[in-house]
Order: sequence, then C-alpha cells, then structure tokens
Amino acid sequence: MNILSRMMFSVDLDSGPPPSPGGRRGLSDAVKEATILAATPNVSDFFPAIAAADLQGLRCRMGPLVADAHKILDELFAQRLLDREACEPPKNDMLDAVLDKEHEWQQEGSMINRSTIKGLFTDMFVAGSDTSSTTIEWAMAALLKNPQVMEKVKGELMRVLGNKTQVEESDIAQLPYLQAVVKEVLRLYPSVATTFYRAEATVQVQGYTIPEGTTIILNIWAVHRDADVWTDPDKFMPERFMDGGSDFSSKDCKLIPFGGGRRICIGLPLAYRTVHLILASLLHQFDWILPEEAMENGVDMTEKFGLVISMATPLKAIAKKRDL
Ligand code: HEM
Repeated sequence: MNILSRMMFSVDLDSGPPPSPGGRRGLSDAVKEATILAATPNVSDFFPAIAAADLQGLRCRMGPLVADAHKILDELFAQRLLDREACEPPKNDMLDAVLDKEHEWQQEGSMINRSTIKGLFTDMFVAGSDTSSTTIEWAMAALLKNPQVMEKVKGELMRVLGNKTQVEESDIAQLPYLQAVVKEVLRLYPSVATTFYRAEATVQVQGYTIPEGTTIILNIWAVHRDADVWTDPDKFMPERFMDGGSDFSSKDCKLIPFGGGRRICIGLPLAYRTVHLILASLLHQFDWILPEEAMENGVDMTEKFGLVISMATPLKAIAKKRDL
C-alpha cells in the first residue's frame, strides 16, 4: 500500500498518527475495510432484480468508507495546493500530475475531474494493494516448493546482476527466466480469480445470444487451468514460457491474469515492475529455507478465495542474508 501512496501523494499511508478513538478512520483502514466488503459475495450480482434492496447491507456499509476515503483525499489535495502557494518544490507524483492537468480538463469540458480522480485513486488502492503482495507470496511459496526452479532463477540473477545489490528496472529485460516464473505464478495463482463485465448491447458469441445488460463473469482461474489450452495445466513449469509464448496482453487470451481488452488492469505496468523487482531483490539478496514443520509436511498451497486468491496458510520462510 505504501508503494501506491508514495507514487500518488509522496507519503507513507501507515506513517500518520493513529485515528483518535471514535474519530474518523485513516485512509489505509478505510481501504482495508472496503477491500473486505468488496470481497463479500453479493447476492445482488447474481439477482440484479433485487439489487436495489441491498439485502446484505453491503452498499450501505461501503458508502461511509468511500466518503471517509474521499475526505482524506480532499485534505491531501488542499495541503498540496497550500504547498504550491508556499513555492515548495514539486513532488512529481500523481497528485502533482492531476493538479497540473486539472485546469486543462475544465477548459475542455472533460469527464475527468477532481471527483472522478478521487474515485480512481480509491479504486487503485483497493485493486492494487493485495494483488501484487499476494503474487509475490505465491511466487516465493512455489519456488520454495520447487527448489530446482529456485536454483535456476538464482543462477540467472547471479549471472546478470553479479555482486550488484540493487536490482533496477532495466535489469528485468535481461531476466527471461524470472519473467517466465512470474508468468507461471500468475497462471496458476491469479490473484484476481474472476472479473465481471456487462454487455452494452445484445451480441452473438459462438452461437450464443448475450442480451444487453447481461452480467458476464470471466473465470480467469479456470482459463489458466484448461487442459485444452495448457499441457499439464496443474504443473508448475516456468519453462513453458521460455519460447516467448503468451504475454499478458496477447490476443490469444490464454494468459489473462490482468483481464483483457479495454478494461485490462490499469495497474499492469506498475504491478509488472513491482513484482519482478521485489522478487528479484528477495532472491538475490537472501537464501530462503522453510521452517522445520513445512519441510516435513510440505508447503500448504491451498487457496483462500476472497477479493484476491490468497494462501489459506500464510507462507512462513526463513531468510539468510547472502554475501554478494
Ligand atoms: C499482480 C497484480 C495485479 C493483478 C493480478 C491485477 C488484476 C486485475 C484484473 C484481473 C482486473 C480486471 C480487468 C478486467 O476486467 O478485464 C484488474 C482491474 C483493475 N486493476 Fe489490477 N491487478 C494487479 C495490480 C494492480 C495495481 C498495482 C493497480 C493499481 C495501481 C491495479 C488497479 C486496477 C484497477 C483500478 C482496475 C479496474 C480497471 C477498470 O475497471 O477499468 N491493479 N486488475
């Protein structure tokens, strides 16, 4: 979450004072609560005719959370405007970019304005926090479970990075096996298992009529485990991606952990860099072993379904700093 908040506002979300008793919750708490609500299965999604009744009270509980988040964002906007008036140096973050553009959007009568941007920032927090961290946790678990793959990635990192301790964005392109590992992790353990679309018009797809307004649920997890598409679909085999193969935005729609088309995840470029850089740093700077219990019983790869697919048993591993 702090990666996102630094990128957007140049602050660490968790570094502020805790909210006073009975006071308004902080942005990070509002986002965490909203994430839990968003993950709760909602009968209204399956029976749109009764959606207005909000039977589980989810919409009712979400409203105050979003309102709190937007109030905090208002304060961040206001503070930045004061900083600008006081000629503080620019931070070059998303907040600066929005304030630089705001006047232009107003002049053009654009649909983008302060209110839609606050919605986007809130969406980015909810959609962008657990997705990347869960992917890294699954990757570490898969590598600890497959030591020969772990050794191969570490070998590649040693060849490319040598004694360098800081992994840089430009290094990612030189690490094809690490890229293949990340693809294989996102194929087997896509942090977002399903995504929802609505048909804007009645369309025919492969002989089926999909009426306008239909909610379509895309099961990413099932596409990634389809034996008609993948050889040994349940096997962790990064090598399958070494020939170039599918990419996250390939038209073949085989590997779709970020969705696809016009609504493809807007955080893909950030998630791509974050996951590769953090994983590369963890693997290059440390040696990893499992605690005794997991050594004996194996890593529990059971999935827990929520807004993201997380590990039912959170991964525990022991790190030992490497001498580089
Ligand atoms: C490994 C990490 C991530 C995965 C697997 C992931 C996956 C997804 C998926 C499957 C969707 C739905 C796309 C569709 O409907 O076709 C989505 C949407 C979205 N993601 Fe991500 N995401 C990740 C990271 C991020 C990050 C870091 C951010 C924020 C910077 C982010 C922001 C969003 C937003 C705002 C949407 C909604 C886009 C829209 O509806 O137009 N995601 N993501």
